[in-house]
Amino acid sequence: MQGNRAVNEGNSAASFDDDLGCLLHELPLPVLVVRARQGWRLLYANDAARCHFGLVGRVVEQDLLQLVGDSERQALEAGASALIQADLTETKFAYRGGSGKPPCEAVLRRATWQRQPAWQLTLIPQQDAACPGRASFYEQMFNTNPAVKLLIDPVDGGIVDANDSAVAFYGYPLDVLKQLNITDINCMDPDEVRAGMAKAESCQQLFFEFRHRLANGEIRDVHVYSGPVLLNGHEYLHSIIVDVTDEKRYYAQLEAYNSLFHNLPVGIYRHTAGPRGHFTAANPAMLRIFEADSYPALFAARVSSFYACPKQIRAFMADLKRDGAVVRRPLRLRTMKGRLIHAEVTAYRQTEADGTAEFSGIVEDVTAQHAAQLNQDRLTHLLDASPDIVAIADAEQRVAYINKAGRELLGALPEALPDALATAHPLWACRLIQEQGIPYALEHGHWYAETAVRTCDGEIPVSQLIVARRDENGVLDSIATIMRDISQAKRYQAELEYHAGHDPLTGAVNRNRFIDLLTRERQKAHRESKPLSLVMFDIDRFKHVNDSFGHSVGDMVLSKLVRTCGALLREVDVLARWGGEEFMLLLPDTPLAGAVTLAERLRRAVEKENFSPVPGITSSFGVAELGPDEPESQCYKRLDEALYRAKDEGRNRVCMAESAEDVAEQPKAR
Ligand SMILES: Nc1nc2c(ncn2[C@@H]2O[C@H](COP(=O)(O)OP(=O)(O)OP(=O)(O)O)[C@@H](O)[C@H]2O)c(=O)[nH]1
Repeated sequence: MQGNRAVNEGNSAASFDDDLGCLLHELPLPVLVVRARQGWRLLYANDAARCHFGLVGRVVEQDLLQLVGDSERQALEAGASALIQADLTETKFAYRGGSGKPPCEAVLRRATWQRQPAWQLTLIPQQDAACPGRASFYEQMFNTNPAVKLLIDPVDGGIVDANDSAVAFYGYPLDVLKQLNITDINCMDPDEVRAGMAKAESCQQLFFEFRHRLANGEIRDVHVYSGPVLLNGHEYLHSIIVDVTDEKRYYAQLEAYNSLFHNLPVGIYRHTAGPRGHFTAANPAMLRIFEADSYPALFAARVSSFYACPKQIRAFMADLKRDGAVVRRPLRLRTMKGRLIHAEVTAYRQTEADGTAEFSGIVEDVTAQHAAQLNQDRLTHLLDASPDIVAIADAEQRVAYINKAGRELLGALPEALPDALATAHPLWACRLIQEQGIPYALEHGHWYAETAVRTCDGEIPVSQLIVARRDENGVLDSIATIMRDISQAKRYQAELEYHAGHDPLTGAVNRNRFIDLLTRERQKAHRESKPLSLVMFDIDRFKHVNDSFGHSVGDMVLSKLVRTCGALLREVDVLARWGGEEFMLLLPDTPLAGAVTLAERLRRAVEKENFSPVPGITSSFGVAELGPDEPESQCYKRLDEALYRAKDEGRNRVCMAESAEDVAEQPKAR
């Protein structure tokens, strides 16, 4: 290839084809290319021609006719006019060669040079055929050349000769190779091969890309430089074959890498070192990330101008001091439009042979991820500050997130939601969530109910919201839950309910609640055909207690009475303060006799109780069984009358009320 350069220097380097030059440069015959019909202005001269015509330096546009003697000029002009007038593609004429040069046969051919019509002039010394020196020179060059060379008969494509490099390359012995036709080793259609040979012979095309088959069957990509040579009076095609298989593979790979880098969404760069360091290579993603209008704009800017903080660049460069050390850092960068971005930069430093340092790396714009992460951090911060338990499970019901309150209350949960539910909730709540909550939320979006969670201190009631989220395709994406500890609210509610239904002094049920409970119990008794009895009682001469010991002692007596009586009652019995020092007992599933027995037991208990400082506290009782259809007001009246009787008969006693039937039968007072 160095030879090509020598040829190019004397011609138009930009327009001269390296491959053609390689071939023509080797020709021992002077070859010239001149502009057709334009006064023999030179376009090209090979080394042999330069030598023949004494050309030095740049030859393009020199007038050939000025360089030759009269007789040669006349010969050339005659040849040209023969070519033009007879409209030939080629003409041959005698050419003297000038002083000290052998007479030649000149071959003037129509040719194309850089897509323009041109004439190619080849001088063949006349004594060449008879000159064994020239032939042996050519042969020597053919055989000793390390390039793979074939000599081909342009008429039938037979391989006439091959040099040692060709024998080694194709893998056939020379004699076998010489038996072959060029179409035997060229993978292309034989007609196309022959058409190529014709073009090479007429110098229309001298460079070809072929695929050649070797003796071992392997197929190699080759570049073929082929052109006519005259040897011992015969014209042959002289072909130089260059194996470019590996090069092609390398370029294909390089192209693949290039397109990979070109299309990567991350920026890839190379930049020089130092305070004036600037980018020297970048892929399109770099332009996008740094909002640069063009490569020149990006390359013109100093690398340091892209760093938002000078301290960061110093620290980063210090980290990159060691050659080969790959450093990845999150950096705050500034685009060419002044926008601040978050980036992850991975870089390394390389020291060139001349000692200069360069940096290469990858820039990932993570601004969007950073913003998303920030949002997530803020959300996590908020959720962690919440006293509510917040947990999220993915579509596979694996717990993906649980906030601080949840972690503290429940400890580390197992990964799978069903297992986590079983751990977090008591069995009943777990069933409720699995059987109702999740299916309902999947169908309707969300489900809300009161459930409970298990803690080390036991079960706490929670209000629970379950939200099912679906993705854009309607497929379940996640299940989230928020649980709020409602134990406090529950306590308040219970307290409220208690106060609404109980007497604050004694803790006995109040009159309103009693009436409610009586209604409920009556229905139950009716349904189950069970008896229901009521007992009305009060403290004897309680006014005297108040008067003698004061109101607070009176209150104490009332409270103690409730405690004393309450202790003797069943769970289902209801003790109510009916008003003042009057009380009422509701005794489910109790006939009149049972109620009387209980009342008697209570009377004795009160009598025995120590109400210090008040001595001798007693109580009187009226007992009645509620008739199945008896109005409650009538039963109260019966009780009142029975109690009155007990008082009347001397107090500290139990009196049965008149039966409901008897009362019903009495004629109504007018
Ligand atoms: N200390 C106190 N006294 C109450 C309360 N409610 C009612 N009393 C008093 O209870 C007394 C009831 O008196 P009376 O109805 O005359 O009945 P008594 O003195 O018990 O006489 P008998 O029932 O006939 O034995 C009144 O003096 C009321 O002021 C209360 O909550 N606390």
